[in-house]
Amino acid sequence: MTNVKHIILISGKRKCGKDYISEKLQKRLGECSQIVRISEPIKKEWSRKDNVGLQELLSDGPLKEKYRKDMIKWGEELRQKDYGFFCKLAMDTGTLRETVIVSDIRRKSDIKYFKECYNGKVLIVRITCSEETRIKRGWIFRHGVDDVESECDLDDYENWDLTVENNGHLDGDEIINLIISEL
Ligand SMILES: Nc1ncnc2c1ncn2[C@@H]1O[C@H](COP(=O)(O)OP(=O)(O)OP(=O)(O)O)[C@@H](O)[C@H]1O
Repeated sequence: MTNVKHIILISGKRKCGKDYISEKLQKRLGECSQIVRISEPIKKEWSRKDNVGLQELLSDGPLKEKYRKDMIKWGEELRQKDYGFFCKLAMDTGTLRETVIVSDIRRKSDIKYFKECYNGKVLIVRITCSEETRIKRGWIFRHGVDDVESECDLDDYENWDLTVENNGHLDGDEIINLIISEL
């Protein structure tokens, strides 16, 4: 934990480009940075439980969508007992690098956890995007996914350090410049 200088929390609606921006940012920052996904321990556990390939769940493919609803429900049960449960597990990767990009912040409680643990080091970024663009990127509204806490809890959050639009107006590199200038 002591190595960490910055924790960049990335949030946004499905298919707004959280993964895309996080990966570009990590490449730009290089070896002193890493991506952490809160959903990864959930998917690891799920793949063990249900005998699904982990890569299928981690990638942007159809199986991720097939299992998303059930994974949300199951994760919710564990989270009710300990709001930081998955944040803690996700960060438990051995020695952490100087900059950690958490690419899938979905709840106020995720932000609370990181602010409590990494006071003063946290940059909270909201990626915005029109529905039209999200649809072009493959988003289809799903009950039980798009209208539940995991997708909507941060809709009314107001304390973003930075809000950037990923609609094609700015190219990915310009978005990365904006994020880096906030560090
Ligand atoms: N600025 C961009 N330029 C080109 N393609 C983009 C851009 N942003 C996102 N994409 C593409 O849109 C698709 C969805 O993006 P991505 O997977 O990063 O979204 P996400 O917010 O992580 O979605 P989810 O919440 O479903 O995990 C991907 O195929 C990605 O490559």
